[in-house]
Amino acid sequence: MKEVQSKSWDWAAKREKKAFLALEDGSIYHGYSIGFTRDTMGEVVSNTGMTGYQEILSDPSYSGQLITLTYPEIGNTGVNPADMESRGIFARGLIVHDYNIHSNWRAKEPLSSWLTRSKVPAIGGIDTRALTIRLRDKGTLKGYLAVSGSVEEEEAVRLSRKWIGLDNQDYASRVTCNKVLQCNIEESILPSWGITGSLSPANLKVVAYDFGIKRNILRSLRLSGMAVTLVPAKTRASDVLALKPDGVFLSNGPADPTAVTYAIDATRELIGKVPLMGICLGHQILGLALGGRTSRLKFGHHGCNHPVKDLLTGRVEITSQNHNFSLDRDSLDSSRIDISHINLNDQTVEGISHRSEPLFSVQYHPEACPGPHDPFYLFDRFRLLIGGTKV
Ligand SMILES: NC(=O)CC[C@H](N)C(=O)O
Repeated sequence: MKEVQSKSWDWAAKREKKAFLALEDGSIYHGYSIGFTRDTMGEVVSNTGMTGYQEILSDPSYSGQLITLTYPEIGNTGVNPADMESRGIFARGLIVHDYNIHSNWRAKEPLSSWLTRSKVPAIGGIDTRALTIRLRDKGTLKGYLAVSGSVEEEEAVRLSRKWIGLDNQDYASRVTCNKVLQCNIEESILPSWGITGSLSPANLKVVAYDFGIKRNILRSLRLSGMAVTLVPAKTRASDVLALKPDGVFLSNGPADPTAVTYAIDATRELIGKVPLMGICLGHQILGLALGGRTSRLKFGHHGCNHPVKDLLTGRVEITSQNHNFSLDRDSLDSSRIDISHINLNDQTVEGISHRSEPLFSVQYHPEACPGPHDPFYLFDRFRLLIGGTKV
């Protein structure tokens, strides 16, 4: 039998590949480079999940961000094609405590070589818990990840302060697909996911707006009996309606929801004409189209254990989350819109539905990749809303 062991990144590399992270508040964290050798800047956010670094890095919603993981041992499961959430890495960079060589039967490549091949810088050897506490106390901060050895600390702090950041930025149009696509579930990867048996027939037609959609959302819609056509972020409402969908889905996506004005306008046009479901950025877009407002959370929600209450059923679910903006409760017209879900940590809005129109959305990720499967029922709720039957 092959020897199975997880090894820490070798000490010579740690000494030779010195790197640091500079934050806009002037703090510096020293470590070693474990990815591509090029400096980068981004908004530093902390994810508290214990698993899922590959899904996190390949989630397009993380565009423009440097992700730090509170779980301390990273790299142990390597990287594999089945766990990709999109076509590549979208995060700007990765910040970890201890980088490990993988030992896992599903691994096809080490995390470090994937990062390097994808031209994404990363740093190991960081006290990620201290960094997370700083972000919790000060709020999300911009950062400069210095791995090339060409920039002094003071200069890196200055550059991070100068970087434009993600407020008022439209990143959805940068990450969306460039043409209409029919989505076929990759049946070959289902066994790797523990899904066996044949798929239920897809007799309902959904058009999904791609603002940076995660593959497991596409898979979840299909597993719930919906055939999905993916359309680019700037597709006009009339072109969507011309496809005669049973329902329209608004996807997750990066950066500031107020900047995707074209999507808010299109959604406003679709309301009342076709049933709608939104997730994360899609939820924010729907809320904005209904006349609501969004604002920035202090440090966002990023992790797999956020408690949410479904106010319709009274049930509490543990959810996967990744967002920095949120719909303002007071901005929603309570004569038309119900708050369907709330976050039990900070009471923020986690879901909305409409009193008379067939639409609903959630701020969190029912497709949970990574994360718990408690909220998967929402895909069934969508199927029923667009005319499907119970399975
Ligand atoms: N995952 C998402 O769709 C994130 C939505 C939005 N970019 C936010 O940060 O709030």
